[in-house]
Amino acid sequence: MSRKFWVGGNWKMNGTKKEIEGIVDFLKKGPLDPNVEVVVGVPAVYLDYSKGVLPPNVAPAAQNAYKVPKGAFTGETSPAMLVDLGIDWVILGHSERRNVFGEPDSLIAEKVAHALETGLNVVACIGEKLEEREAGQTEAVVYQQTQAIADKIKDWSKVVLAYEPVWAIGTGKTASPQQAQEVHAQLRKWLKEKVSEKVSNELRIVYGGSVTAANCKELAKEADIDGFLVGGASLKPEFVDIINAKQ
Ligand SMILES: O=C(CO)COP(=O)(O)O
Repeated sequence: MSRKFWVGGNWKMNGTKKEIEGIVDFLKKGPLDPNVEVVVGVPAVYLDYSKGVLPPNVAPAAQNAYKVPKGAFTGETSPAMLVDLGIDWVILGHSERRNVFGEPDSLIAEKVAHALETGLNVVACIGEKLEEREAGQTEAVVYQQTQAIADKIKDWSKVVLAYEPVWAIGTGKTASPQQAQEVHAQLRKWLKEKVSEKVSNELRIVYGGSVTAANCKELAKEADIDGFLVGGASLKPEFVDIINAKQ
């Protein structure tokens, strides 16, 4: 049971060609721990450009993709288009997609299933809001979000599950290592019961929410934290320290 440590940067709607050059510079300089799989979530318009300039040990990911290959869906990007560009990863179900753009569990699950069918690797994001945590509903919420995906897919080998408590995203309020570990461990138990022991053992569950160079090492020590999905800090040179959190 060895789960390769996985660190993703999610640039969100940030960056210019010039800023991407700066990010590429610090990623090239690294050095990046060769035992870590590194992915960066790039705005769709910069995917092709980024793929051309990123070092080979950093894979670009789309931040969203629709649930069908093509058609009359103005403004959308399909997994088939990503494959055409040579992109291997897509982030789906991010809390900003859920809460700013109103994507429900059912749509996210359809997107995950279609992206996997098209051959992409998927970062599937889940996480509770502050009021849900305060009401003691954290587990129920993340189980429901994961169940919607489990209902639609069989093969989890190309999925990374990102637990991102909404109250910790962009707030500077990180979940403590114990808080994150507790949810990850509960998710693993749930996967064992509802999906399979194999998936429970092999699925990488990564944590996201105000991860920084200062807090990543403590989080990375937890048994069920297999990496990170990093927002703000992935735009800065400290992202290299986060990639190297296990060193
Ligand atoms: O949403 C996130 C990553 O997807 C986390 O963002 P921050 O690291 O900026 O809190």
